[in-house]
Amino acid sequence: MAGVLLWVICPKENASFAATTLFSLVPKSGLQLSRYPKVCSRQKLSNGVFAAASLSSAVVNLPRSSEEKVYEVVLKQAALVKEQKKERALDVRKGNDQAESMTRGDLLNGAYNRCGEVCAEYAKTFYLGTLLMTPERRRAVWAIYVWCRRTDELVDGPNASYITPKALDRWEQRLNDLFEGRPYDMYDAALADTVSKYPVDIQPFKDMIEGMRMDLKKSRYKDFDELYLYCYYVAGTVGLMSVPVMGIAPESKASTESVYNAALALGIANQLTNILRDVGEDASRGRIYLPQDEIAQAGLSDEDIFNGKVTDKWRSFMKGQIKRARMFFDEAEKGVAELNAASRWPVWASLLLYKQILDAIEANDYDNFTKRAYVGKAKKFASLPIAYGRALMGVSSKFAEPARS
Ligand SMILES: CC(C)=CCC/C(C)=C/CC/C(C)=C/CC/C(C)=C/[C@@H]1[C@@H](COP(=O)(O)OP(=O)(O)O)[C@]1(C)CC/C=C(\C)CC/C=C(\C)CCC=C(C)C
Ligand SMILES: [Mn+2]
Repeated sequence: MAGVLLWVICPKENASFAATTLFSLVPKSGLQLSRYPKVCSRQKLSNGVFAAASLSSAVVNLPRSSEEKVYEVVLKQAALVKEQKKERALDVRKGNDQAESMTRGDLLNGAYNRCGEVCAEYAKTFYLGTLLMTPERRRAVWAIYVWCRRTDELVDGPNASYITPKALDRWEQRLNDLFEGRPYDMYDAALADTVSKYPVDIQPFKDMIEGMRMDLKKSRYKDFDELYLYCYYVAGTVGLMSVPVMGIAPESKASTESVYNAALALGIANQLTNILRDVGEDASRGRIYLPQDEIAQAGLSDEDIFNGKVTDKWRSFMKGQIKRARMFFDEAEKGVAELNAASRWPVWASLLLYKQILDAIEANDYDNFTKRAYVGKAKKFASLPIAYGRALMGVSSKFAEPARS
């Protein structure tokens, strides 16, 4: 097995710093690694000099964390965008008979318009935000939205109790078909057209379906690593699907990967917030998404959650969870400014609105068992001009990395 072995040699007192630095740099380095860094027990080499860390793709057999696995999808999607090498697969675009392609064009417009209507019905504020985008981008985002909504409805909607893993397999087969230009219905046709025009990879879509499978078979999460993977599946994927359509500002100096990382962070932040808002509701369905090890460390148990009593232990536990969700929002904020100007507003609007749910949980004195944290109309309304102002502010320099080609 081929591999690289990297040693950092440094004075003893810097050993743990060097190891930590390796850990944090290597997953982001873009190297195609089959294994990630491992800190070796320090070995004395000569007087006072120690090997602090080693990275080996061949020698070390470490299980990868969810963050590392997800980062590979980020790199893949970013590479696709950079290369813009997407094949245009849709048959609709190949029509040589003019009359026929006009009819298909009308059908396609109708399909996109219907996606817009669904979007307006389920997510009014977001729909309004999309009206600022160019017509091409706007309708592509609607098509993605509708596919996501339909996927979520399979496990969350009125027919959820009839959904089996087999049904999800069939949904995935439909996804494969539409990516190959064989849409099943009008909504699929709109998405098929979108993925033929924008460098959108199929992986995040498949991963969202995987998240739905996870929801069917799992009702507890051992630790944050497991929860992170679930959040990526059901929400981080949305960020990865939308950025190729929303586009990165031509003047942005940020690396494509960093923008995708921010998009991923927004999905994770939204889903963590969703989980914190819905603790009581989920518990009533026998579900606890919060990490089991952290619940235990806080001196709490599943029973406490089912009983739904707000205690000091619960408050302090929730403070930690809210803090983590805010960290993901902070990470996401750095990336919004790098998006195309017309796409920033809906993203800022959804970010600010969702983030305020965390404030609402605090305002409810952490009672997410019996009170639903929500953002009132006045606050929602006030967020829109703030979002617009931030969208106008443009590209941030916080994120500058080597310029994209
Ligand atoms: C501009 C914008 C927000 C674009 C995204 C549009 C889009 C395609 C949305 C799809 C959302 C959807 C239906 C996902 C299905 C799974 C799901 C329901 C996830 C939860 C959403 C909240 O929905 P809700 O509160 O209704 O939840 P319930 O079903 O009622 O429980 C999620 C919590 C996740 C949604 C995730 C996002 C909106 C991520 C958005 C990220 C970006 C658009 C990337 C922005 C780019 C940068 C650089 C920051
Ligand atoms: Mn849902």
